[in-house]
Amino acid sequence: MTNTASQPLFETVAFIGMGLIGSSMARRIKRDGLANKITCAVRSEKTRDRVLEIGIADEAYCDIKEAVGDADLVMICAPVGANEAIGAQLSGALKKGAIVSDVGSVKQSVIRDIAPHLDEGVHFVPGHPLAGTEHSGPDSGFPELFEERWCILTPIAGEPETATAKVKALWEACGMFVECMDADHHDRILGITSHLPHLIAYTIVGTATDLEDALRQEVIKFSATGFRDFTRIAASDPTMWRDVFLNNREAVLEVLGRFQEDLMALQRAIRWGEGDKLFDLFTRTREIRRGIVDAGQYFTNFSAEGENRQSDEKGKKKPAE
Ligand SMILES: NC(=O)C1=CN([C@@H]2O[C@H](COP(=O)(O)OP(=O)(O)OC[C@H]3O[C@@H](n4cnc5c(N)ncnc54)[C@H](O)[C@@H]3O)[C@@H](O)[C@H]2O)C=CC1
Ligand SMILES: O=C(O)C(=O)Cc1ccc(O)cc1
Repeated sequence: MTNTASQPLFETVAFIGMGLIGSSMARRIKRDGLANKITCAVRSEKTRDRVLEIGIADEAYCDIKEAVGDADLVMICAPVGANEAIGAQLSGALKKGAIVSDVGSVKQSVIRDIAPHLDEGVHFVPGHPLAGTEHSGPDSGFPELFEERWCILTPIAGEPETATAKVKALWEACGMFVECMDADHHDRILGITSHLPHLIAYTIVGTATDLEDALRQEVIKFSATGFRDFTRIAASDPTMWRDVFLNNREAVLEVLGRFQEDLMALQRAIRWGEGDKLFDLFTRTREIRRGIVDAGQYFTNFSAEGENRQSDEKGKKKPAE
């Protein structure tokens, strides 16, 4: 999918944070001419130099205020734990009519931490592209990352619809399907579909690596795809995921409680040899997987084994509603 707009969607886009997500967006914007100019705020000099060397930003600053002063759109692409400090820097720094958006994996805390700092006449449209990998940093990004995946926007009451429409148009030009919902609903859904699976992966890999040395070596040597898939997810950025769990505490604890109950029931079924219970559950879950795969292209960017790969351009239909 490429931008069909005859002109750029924004004059200047400023990124705060140029890691996997920020640099993927910047690459896409550059590739398809979605903005005339890209600026960014990046803390380390090495990364600023790198971003300019790759050519994904026209200007790179250490100071957030300098990076965003001329921007029509500011995209916050840092770990969600940094938002309070970033929000304070945005205060008084933006021009009237500018739009602020973000890509954070949690939405209620972003609204809590950013919105109070924004001046009158600056519009905030929180967002979350449901696309990523276990890699981080500016060299890990690629322009096709968002292709045929969902992006969720959580518009704030009272903000103009035109601001939401502009952010939506940008994500669509990046190849995404966009849907709007309330931030608390987003956080509950993602608590189940993304945050809990990551927590489970971190736990399983942690448990395996706590084994005594000889056993651990064997686990690594003979790891079949099940364990390998978990190690990919458990290689995800520690700062990002620490911040996700601390900022979506309630939804994660709620679903974790239910998960623990279900796990106990399975433990009991195994102990008491209740094969029917195991078989029934495994049959139901197999149906769910088949339903997801049949329903659409949610997995387009991923092989069945969960390894990330580029879109193969097959099957362009929209994922299941
Ligand atoms: N990694 C993934 O698969 C996905 C991540 N997200 C969200 O995107 C955001 C960024 O994640 P990634 O790009 O993966 O991370 P990353 O680690 O690749 O990049 C984060 C960037 O933010 C910068 N940063 C950190 N603290 C900062 C601060 N206090 N002020 C300014 N910049 C700061 C870092 O230097 C780095 O450039 C996170 O909020 C995450 O929840 C959303 C979808 C997928
Ligand atoms: O790499 C994976 O499997 C992911 O699940 C990527 C991902 C991580 C965090 C998000 O908020 C959205 C997507």
